[in-house]
Amino acid sequence: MTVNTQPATERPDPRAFGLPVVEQAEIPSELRSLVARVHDLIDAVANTEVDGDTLAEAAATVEGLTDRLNVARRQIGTMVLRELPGGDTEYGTITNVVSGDTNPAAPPLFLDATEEGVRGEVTLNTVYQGPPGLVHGGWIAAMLDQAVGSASSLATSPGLTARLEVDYRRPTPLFTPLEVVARVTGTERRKVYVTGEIRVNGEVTAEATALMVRVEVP
Ligand SMILES: CCCCCCCCCCCCCCCC(=O)SCCNC(=O)CCNC(=O)[C@H](O)C(C)(C)COP(=O)(O)OP(=O)(O)OC[C@H]1O[C@@H](n2cnc3c(N)ncnc32)[C@H](O)[C@@H]1OP(=O)(O)O
Repeated sequence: MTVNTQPATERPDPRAFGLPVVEQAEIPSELRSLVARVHDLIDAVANTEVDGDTLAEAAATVEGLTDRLNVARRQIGTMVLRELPGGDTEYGTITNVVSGDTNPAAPPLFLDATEEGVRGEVTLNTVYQGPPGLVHGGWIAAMLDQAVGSASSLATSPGLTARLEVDYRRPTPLFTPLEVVARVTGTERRKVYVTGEIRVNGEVTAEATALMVRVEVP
């Protein structure tokens, strides 16, 4: 269906209510590299079987690094402005646990605008494991929440998830490319109805229906 899409210029600017904004292109390549290294570190720590001396040395090294990085911290709520293919733009929190550019704990799942709504691809490692070899159901819901939120925000204006229902149809595997999609199916006043799917090789493993409520920005 066709949704009343707002031009990006009419979207609320987070700076108007005190939130710092970083343009995606301004994120230093050194920070992107650090985020990727720490993402791999989390996986290594979760799976290592090295000896105690090596573990103690690693802990001391990581503690020292943490202290050095904490000397200068971002303001909570810092937003990142992303240019999407097709010329649209989107704001998101820079540490978003699913898509945040600077969050090493994020998969990360980056979603692009499509004719239908949004679409992204991601492959998850054992950090996101629930049952053996499979993605945790909470992370499946988190990725679908992100996708329906992004589809709703792009098609209308930013909102919060009021309701999210997930049907887990098939096990969702680790180490396999996942396709995540979402699209708006209807709107009513501030309510935005959205559906989303996760697919593996074209087969749906999980699907969601959601209600987003557009928020009034002060
Ligand atoms: C500019 C800078 C920002 C940019 C940013 C861009 C971000 C771009 C990417 C985003 C990607 C993020 C993706 C992650 C998205 C989350 O994870 S959001 C976090 C999780 N959700 C929350 O914390 C929400 C918590 N809940 C609330 O704050 C409030 O309940 C809500 C949802 C805002 C609604 O409260 P409200 O504004 O007072 O609205 P209210 O008048 O109660 O209801 C409005 C309508 O919705 C209906 N409704 C409300 N709740 C429900 C419900 N649970 N079931 C059914 N109907 C309901 C009401 O019946 C009413 O219907 P109508 O009367 O119009 O028919």
